[in-house]
Amino acid sequence: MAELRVTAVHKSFGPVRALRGADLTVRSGTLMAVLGPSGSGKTTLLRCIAGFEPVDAGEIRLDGQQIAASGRTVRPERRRIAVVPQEGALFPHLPVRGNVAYGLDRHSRRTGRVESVLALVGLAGFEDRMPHHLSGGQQQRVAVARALAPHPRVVLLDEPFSALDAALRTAVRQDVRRALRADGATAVLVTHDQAEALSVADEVAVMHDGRIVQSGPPDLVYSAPADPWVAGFVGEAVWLPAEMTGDRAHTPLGPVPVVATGDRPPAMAGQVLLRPEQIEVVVPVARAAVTATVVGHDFQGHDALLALRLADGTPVVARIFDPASLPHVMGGEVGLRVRGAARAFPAPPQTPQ
Ligand SMILES: Nc1ncnc2c1ncn2[C@@H]1O[C@H](COP(=O)(O)OP(=O)(O)OP(=O)(O)O)[C@@H](O)[C@H]1O
Repeated sequence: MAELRVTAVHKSFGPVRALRGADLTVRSGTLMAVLGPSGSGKTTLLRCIAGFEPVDAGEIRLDGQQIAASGRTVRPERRRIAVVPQEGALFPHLPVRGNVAYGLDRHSRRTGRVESVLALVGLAGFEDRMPHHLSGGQQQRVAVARALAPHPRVVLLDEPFSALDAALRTAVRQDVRRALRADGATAVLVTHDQAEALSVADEVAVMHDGRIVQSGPPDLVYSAPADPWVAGFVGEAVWLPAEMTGDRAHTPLGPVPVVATGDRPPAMAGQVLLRPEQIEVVVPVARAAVTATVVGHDFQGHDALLALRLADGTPVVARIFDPASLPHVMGGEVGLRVRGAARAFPAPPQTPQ
């Protein structure tokens, strides 16, 4: 398995600039999720790495060896990169064994590689099943086994779980992650689903308008987003206007400790970011310094988001983990307290009147 390095890659389709200087480093043996909204260039990046599209500028290297640059491209079949597409990847007329063994040399077939990769994805004993006798989740596991079988240098997965229903998706993606880890694979997973990216990947690269705007471990990207756009894309964001005194922000929720983001001095901040789970809802109201009115709620099963409005009109969202215990009736009053520290950002640009 190899280290993948994408440097300043540009790719246009006529007037559409799909990649505008994309940089990405995937360490050997790790799973990188490329997370971005529709049209941000994720699939184009994957296709350039696979060799299905030539790059206009920049370069791509695998373990130091250049595989793509302007005017130079190593053919896809010579890159030893495997691709797992969204769905429909299996040959319908071949049993599972034939699908997984496709492209393997005779030695690997004889030495049990098919059985071992099927075991890795939790499908030991499925060798003789036909694809149409498998569930959607099992078909995707076979597609991953087939990708791993010839020991590719990198595995690319393009929204591989998007066709699966919610309950199945969680189980399949955890199994696939385990299989990739157990096989020591270097892998890039493209997704627009932030929960998926944060839960499965070793590192997350956030893509916006053809560039990677931040990459790092999932917890860091969530807790220390590089800019307000990333903050809003990777999770629910609560923005509060703030005035700074040293490392404290004075906000409509009272004074809040602030941690600096990158090399930006907190004193420059005009707004701070909190996550909804940092807003503690306090009942009875008298025990909190700040009160708010409940104006809506979004029940999410294991927790709920409460939409709140402060007396001065500032909107706030709180995540509550025991929805049944709270009087989240519309129009009701609750108290609020802040847990932990906020992140400071410059004030948003004023829209002209
Ligand atoms: N072959 C092509 N010809 C013309 N334009 C293209 C082509 N492929 C991609 N594009 C354009 O490039 C931009 C990036 O597309 P891309 O599919 O890479 O984004 P994405 O992040 O994968 O989006 P999605 O999540 O919707 O698949 C879009 O504006 C898209 O319309």
